[in-house]
Amino acid sequence: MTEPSILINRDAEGLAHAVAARLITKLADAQSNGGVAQVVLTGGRVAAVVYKAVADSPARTAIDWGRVEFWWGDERFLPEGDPERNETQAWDALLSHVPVDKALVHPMPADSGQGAEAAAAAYAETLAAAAGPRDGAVDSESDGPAFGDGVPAFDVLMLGVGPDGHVASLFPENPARVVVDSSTVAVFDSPKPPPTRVSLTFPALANARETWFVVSGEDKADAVADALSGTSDLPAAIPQGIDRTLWLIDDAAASKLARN
Ligand SMILES: O=C1O[C@H](COP(=O)(O)O)[C@@H](O)[C@H](O)[C@H]1O
Repeated sequence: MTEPSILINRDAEGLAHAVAARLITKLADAQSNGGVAQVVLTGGRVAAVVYKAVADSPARTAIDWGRVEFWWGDERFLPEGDPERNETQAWDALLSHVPVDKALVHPMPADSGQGAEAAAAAYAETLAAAAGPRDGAVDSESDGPAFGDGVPAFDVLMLGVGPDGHVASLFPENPARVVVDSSTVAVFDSPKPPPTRVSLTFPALANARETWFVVSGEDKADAVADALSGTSDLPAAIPQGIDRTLWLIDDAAASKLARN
């Protein structure tokens, strides 16, 4: 696990373009051995701008989009096509603009009446089926509780952060945040609408080579400062990349960080 590095951009637009450029480079690098790049998408306002910036970038052609496998860190449990779903946002801003292999795009299940617990269990099965024999670093001795055959080794995990310090759909006071015996969890009574969600758990979020927190706006400044204080118990203080942990933030989100 890695200490966080903080990179600050002047504004949200600059941040989104910088993250887009970094993501394109990272995915191309991850494919350079001929393999499939594994990326975990997030939702939220700045994420949508990042995805659009990737889709609009001439450098997007550096990526073989048919060799990128897409996962989600969390999902708002709503019917298919609902504009509030993180999946819908990603399709609209990015996935429908690049030649992805749809078999490698794994949205969390939509609400079709099965219930969020069944949806979470189905996603855990999808993750486990895709995990190779050496994937699932969370099963190793040093990385925390095991939950079976694990999850793929993600090359990049992107996370937004809420003003309350939530990441994915793991909220500060919600019981879902303490689940460690599964890769996924159903979330009820989320303080942010919609109340029902599906999320990766912290052990699953620990299985990324690089973890990028992408955060914009003054309303996040307190959460950013707290999460990076070294003594925080906010959800945003927990995930760390195996090789690298980056906080990619704008001036407004950085405004309460100690200047040293
Ligand atoms: O509901 C969610 O919120 C967070 C943060 O979103 P933002 O609009 O405040 O940036 C996001 O990271 C998460 O994926 C999403 O489901």
